[in-house]
Amino acid sequence: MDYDRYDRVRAVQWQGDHLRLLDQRLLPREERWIDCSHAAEVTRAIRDLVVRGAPAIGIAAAWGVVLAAQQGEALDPALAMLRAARPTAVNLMWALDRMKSRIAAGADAAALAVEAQAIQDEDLAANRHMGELGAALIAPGSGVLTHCNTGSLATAGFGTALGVIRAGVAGGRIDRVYAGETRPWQQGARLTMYELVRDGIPARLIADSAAAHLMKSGEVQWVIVGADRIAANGDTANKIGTYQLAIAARHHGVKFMVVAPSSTVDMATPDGEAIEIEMRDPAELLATAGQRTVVEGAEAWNPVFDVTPAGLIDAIVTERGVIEHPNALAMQAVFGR
Ligand SMILES: CSC[C@@H](O)[C@@H](O)C(=O)COP(=O)(O)O
Repeated sequence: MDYDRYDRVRAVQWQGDHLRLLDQRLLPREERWIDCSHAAEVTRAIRDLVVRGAPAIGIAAAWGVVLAAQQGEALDPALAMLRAARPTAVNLMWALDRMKSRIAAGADAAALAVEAQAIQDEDLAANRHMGELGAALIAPGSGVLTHCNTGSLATAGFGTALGVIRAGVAGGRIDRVYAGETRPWQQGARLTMYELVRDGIPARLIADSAAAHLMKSGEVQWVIVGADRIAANGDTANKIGTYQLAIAARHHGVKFMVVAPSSTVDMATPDGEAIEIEMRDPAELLATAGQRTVVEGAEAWNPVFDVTPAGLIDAIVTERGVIEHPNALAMQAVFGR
């Protein structure tokens, strides 16, 4: 497929002595770049959602370790600081563990940069492969609904769920694309629609609360989402709201696909119960674009991920292959342990 036509955003850019990040908090209003020269700046960028999306935060953290090495900082505290930036997406810990084993093998800053670049390049290759694998599951003429942002902005490029949608549209399998707003941070409204419009892929935004009604209408045959951590039994943590989409999909006979690289699979976590769900500032719910929308004195509860049980998932697509009807045995057959 013509990747250059469909995938042109690169949100994480290594510049040799600093890391350039597209500030996703400002999109689509403004395309502003932030330069990070220290691991602490990368940590802050991950925590504050300048860079977000499970694979992208792993990649950014790997470059954060390179910066620490270039600056002559102590590497163990830098690794610990980056690791604590966000708790749910296991790609962060996975990338840091890869960097840590290179450090243990005596890698200097230049060798660490080679490893960070490999993590980034492998992610792009995985996404392109998953795009083909996932699209092959979709019957021509289908409609799809996606959630959050899983595109180039959330990864090294092309995307996970959005990669499958790109490949499915390019291959003539997907006729209709719907994206949920993804309250409260609006990754779907602000970021997924930005990527789809840039690609020239016709898509329609829906309010999150319109999803079940859309499924009932027969317009969508698949819900396609990414993941932040897939446990050993196939239970999948992803952006808050994913679980209710899976329940509604099963009720309406709509298929449910999770697309994620193997760096998102955590065989050390037995099931979804054991996944830490990030709680963020209630202020994210009480205000929109910095403007308070809820009466002063009101409180809010703001978990930003939920867990979809494996039993509600029809297919998990990774670069290692497709796992249909995931369970512990099927996961073990592909990922070992
Ligand atoms: C390829 S991205 C997959 C997930 O990371 C994505 O769906 C998601 O939940 C992102 O959450 P975010 O809070 O924006 O980092």
